[in-house]
Amino acid sequence: MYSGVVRSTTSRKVLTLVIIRKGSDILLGMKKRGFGAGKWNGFGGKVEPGETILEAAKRELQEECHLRSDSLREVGLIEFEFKGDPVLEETHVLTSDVFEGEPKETEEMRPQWFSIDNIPYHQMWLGDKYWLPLLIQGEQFKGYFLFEGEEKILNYELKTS
Ligand SMILES: COc1nc(N)nc2c1ncn2[C@H]1C[C@H](O)[C@@H](COP(=O)(O)OP(=O)(O)OP(=O)(O)O)O1
Repeated sequence: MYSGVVRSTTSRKVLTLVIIRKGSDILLGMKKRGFGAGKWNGFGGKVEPGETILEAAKRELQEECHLRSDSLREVGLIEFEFKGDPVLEETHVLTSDVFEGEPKETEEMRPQWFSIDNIPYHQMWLGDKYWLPLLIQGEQFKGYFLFEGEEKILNYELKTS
C-alpha cells in the first residue's frame, strides 16, 4: 500500500474492528482474554471463510457485546505488523451510530460508553490515538503500523482520503 515500507510478512489475516457511536460517545470493550487482553478496543475479530467483511463485522459485534447493526460502513483499513511475525493483520474498521439492543458483557468483552473527550488511550493499543480521532472526525483513512511487541511502535503511516 505504501511505497516507502518494505513488508517482511508472508501471509495475511483479515480482521474487522467496529466502533459504535452514540452522540458524543463511543462504545469500547475491555478485552477479557486472548489477543489484546486488558485493553479497551472496538469489537471484531477474524473474517471466517465464506464471510464478507460486513457479515463478519456484524457477527463479531453481536457475539462480543450483543448489539446488532445493519448500518455498518467501512471507514478505515489498517495493516498491523509485529516485528518478527510473518502474519500481516489486515484490519477493516467499520462504524455506525445506528444499532439495536443494549451492550452486554460477554466472555470476551466488557462494553462501556466513553465520551469522545475522555477516551482511555492509555489503556488501548498504541496506534489508536493516531487513527481513532480520524474516525471520530468522520474521515476515511488507510494506515500501516509496525509494532515491536505490544508497547512500541517502530514506524507508522496514516493517510486520509
Ligand atoms: C496492533 O494494533 C491493533 N490495534 C487495535 N485497536 N486493534 C487491533 C490491533 N490488532 C488487532 N486488532 C483488533 C482486530 C480484531 O478486532 C481484534 C483481534 O481479534 P481476535 O484475534 O480476538 O479475533 P477473534 O476472531 O475474536 O479470535 P478468536 O477466534 O481466537 O477469539 O483486535
